[in-house]
Amino acid sequence: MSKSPAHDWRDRAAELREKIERANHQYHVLDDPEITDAEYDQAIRELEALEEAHPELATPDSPTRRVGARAHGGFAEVRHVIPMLSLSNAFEQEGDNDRERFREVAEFERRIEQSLDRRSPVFSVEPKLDGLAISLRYEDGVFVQGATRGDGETGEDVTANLRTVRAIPLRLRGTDWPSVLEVRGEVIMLRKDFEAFNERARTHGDKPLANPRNGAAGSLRQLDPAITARRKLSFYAYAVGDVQGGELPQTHSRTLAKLREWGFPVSPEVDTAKGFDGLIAYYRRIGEKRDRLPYDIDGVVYKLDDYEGQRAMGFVSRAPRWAIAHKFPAQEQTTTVEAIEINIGRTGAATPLARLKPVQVAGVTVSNATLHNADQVARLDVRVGDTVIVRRAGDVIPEVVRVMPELRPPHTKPWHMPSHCPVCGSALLREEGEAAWRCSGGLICAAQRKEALIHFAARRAMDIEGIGERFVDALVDFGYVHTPADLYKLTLDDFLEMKRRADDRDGTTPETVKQGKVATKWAENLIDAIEASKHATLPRFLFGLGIMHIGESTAKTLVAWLGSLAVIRRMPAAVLRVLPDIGNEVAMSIAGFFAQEGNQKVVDDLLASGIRFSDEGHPSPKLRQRLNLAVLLDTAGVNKLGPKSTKLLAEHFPTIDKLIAAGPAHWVTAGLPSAAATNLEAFLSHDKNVAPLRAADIAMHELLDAIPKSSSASAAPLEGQTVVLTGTLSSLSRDEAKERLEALGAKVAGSVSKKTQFVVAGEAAGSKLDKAQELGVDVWDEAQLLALLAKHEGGA
Ligand SMILES: NC(=O)c1ccc[n+]([C@@H]2O[C@H](COP(=O)([O-])OP(=O)(O)OC[C@H]3O[C@@H](n4cnc5c(N)ncnc54)[C@H](O)[C@@H]3O)[C@@H](O)[C@H]2O)c1
Ligand SMILES: [Zn+2]
Repeated sequence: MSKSPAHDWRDRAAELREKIERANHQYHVLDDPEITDAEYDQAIRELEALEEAHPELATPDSPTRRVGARAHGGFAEVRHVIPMLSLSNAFEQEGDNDRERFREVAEFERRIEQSLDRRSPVFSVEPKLDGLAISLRYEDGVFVQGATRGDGETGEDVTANLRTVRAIPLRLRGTDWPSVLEVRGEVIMLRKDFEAFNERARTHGDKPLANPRNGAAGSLRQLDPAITARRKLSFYAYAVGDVQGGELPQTHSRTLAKLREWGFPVSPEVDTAKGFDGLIAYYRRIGEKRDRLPYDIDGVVYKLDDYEGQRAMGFVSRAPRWAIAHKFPAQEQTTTVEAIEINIGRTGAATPLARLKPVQVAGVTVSNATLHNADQVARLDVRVGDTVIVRRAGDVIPEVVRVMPELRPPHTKPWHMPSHCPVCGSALLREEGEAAWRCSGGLICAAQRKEALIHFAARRAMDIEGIGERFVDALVDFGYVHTPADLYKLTLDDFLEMKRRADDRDGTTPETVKQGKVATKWAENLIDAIEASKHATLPRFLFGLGIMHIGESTAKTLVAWLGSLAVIRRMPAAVLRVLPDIGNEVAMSIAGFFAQEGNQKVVDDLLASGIRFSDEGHPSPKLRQRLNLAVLLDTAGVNKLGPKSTKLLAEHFPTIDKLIAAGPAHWVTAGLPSAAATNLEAFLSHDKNVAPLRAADIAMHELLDAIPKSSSASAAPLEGQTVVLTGTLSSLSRDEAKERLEALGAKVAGSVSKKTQFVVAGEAAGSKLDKAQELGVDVWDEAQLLALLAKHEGGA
């Protein structure tokens, strides 16, 4: 209020100029804009309006009068023979009809009609590519120099970098080109190349590109052409500059056709249009296509087509009067972050998501944007309350591109990945070196239900044929199945009803059903397949549970060493990690899984449904050497208690209780350094430290007790025997026969030799049978094999 109005607008103009100058430098020189194009355009428009109202403000050096910015990126300078100008802009405004909504376009067209005294002139209409303007100079058909636009008068010599852009011809095709030809156009980065670049950057922890325009400009202005070559850039030509020693056609559109003949890519969207209505029709047509185009565009450009008319119209300070850029709604907008949540995908991947104050981006209301992963949130330092730039282009999910730190409110806190899944409450875990965090609640997490079922039924897991993606969708969507255990409760009627609803929903009800006939064979087959899966092997079952980090080979290791599900599910992580190839993380994942109440219930339900394993046995005697108090103390993380000390303690004190009962004086007598004894005593004085150690100790001793005392025949009745399978067996698959024989200790070989104990010959047995007879090896039929399996498996 103390300021006079005159002061107000002067201050405002100065403020705007400063803001625009800074934005120009960030954008044109550093290729790292801090504000959105929409905000920049808004500032320019406001300054233009002020300068129009107060002409004394409009100095020749005002940013409204100048093109781009003089860059100094360490390149040689190139003076443009003909200046490289900018374009005037037209934006959509409020209005009842097209002439009001697009009044800047209407004025543009009317001005040309009046100046040239011509009705409905013809325009070349083109997409406005969002990249970097460049000029390419050809002498005698050979590319000799390429430059950026710079401030319009002087650009940077980026010839070496441009040579690495495949779309730019190094030599012209045909013969009818002028001896000197300067072609202008836009270097761009296709969206797919931009996405691929960022995907890689995010997984490697590098800085991603803000948008394809910055990608193109930043890549082209690298001092090392090898870097430019690695970033995939594209190019489209849209104009000519200097021409000597030759003629061009009389219109712009025919010149573009010539450029195509000479080997330049010209956008396939380029067309011609007549009068205002033609321009607007093109604007709408490209607007509808915008999301599907392979590159970003920020509008369309209308250019009076004939060169004579162009010359007559001339130029204003920084742009031609015969052309205008008609801008689309911006692809980047500023808004604020109201919350940061995480979304759990079907496979359990946790993706941080910003809930935004709703904002229009490229014509669509955006209220969520992806933050990709925890590293990206940390890199951007996005916080609740922040003002951010969101970008939406094509059909990719809108993303947060950057934070505007100067607009950050006080008392914000950095964001951290929550420790538990918001859907099911299970722990979120992350593998070392991986960008993604995952929910560990595979079986009980509603977000992962479908994937869990598909995995459980998969060929390499429980092998339930016929449980495909479509059925799983319907089973889960209609609430028939929540966990794999529910599969075993389904009746024929459930399946028929489920299919009827799925067909209804998808509109795929077959004619026969409409006529009242119901096919049931498929459902009977499914029920049979589910029933058959009850005869399982333990590794397949463990793999099928979808425990994080448990692949087929880890599942086999668990069974080979621990023997039975009852043992495996009881073991704490400290014990599991003594098994080969099972590190801390995997051990925690397994123990964590079986400790979880929901998972316990699913496993109990599965067993209650009648699933049995043909290959359960005893814990391996080899565990004896590996299990002692030392391994438990090693994981406890007591300060100064190294492997030497823990080994020493384990030799003297077999259990935690004995260790505690002995006390520090005895530990030292046994040889423990007194500093370590002090630390251990302090550690063991906390109940929260002792309880898990004691539990692990008990589990470990139970496990040791369960190891058979003498490694008699029962452990592996077929140990040392080599068996060969040939032909088709009728009651079990060859894989199953192999697994069951191996579980009994046999080696199943692929070819017959003198060492082979016996060959099992099924239907249509081939050359292996001949070989067996030749060598005099025993030949068994399927019944004999089944009898053998029954005899030994029963005893295990
Ligand atoms: N975010 C920021 O901080 C910031 C700063 C400065 C400039 N900018 C952006 O740059 C714009 C101003 O830059 P400008 O002066 O280059 O204007 P402009 O980008 O709006 O228009 C001129 C440019 O359009 C390009 N173009 C694409 N297709 C074309 C075609 N078919 N025919 C002719 N030209 C075509 C050329 O590169 C040409 O130089 C602003 O509107 C803003 O969007 C943003
Ligand atoms: Zn979950």
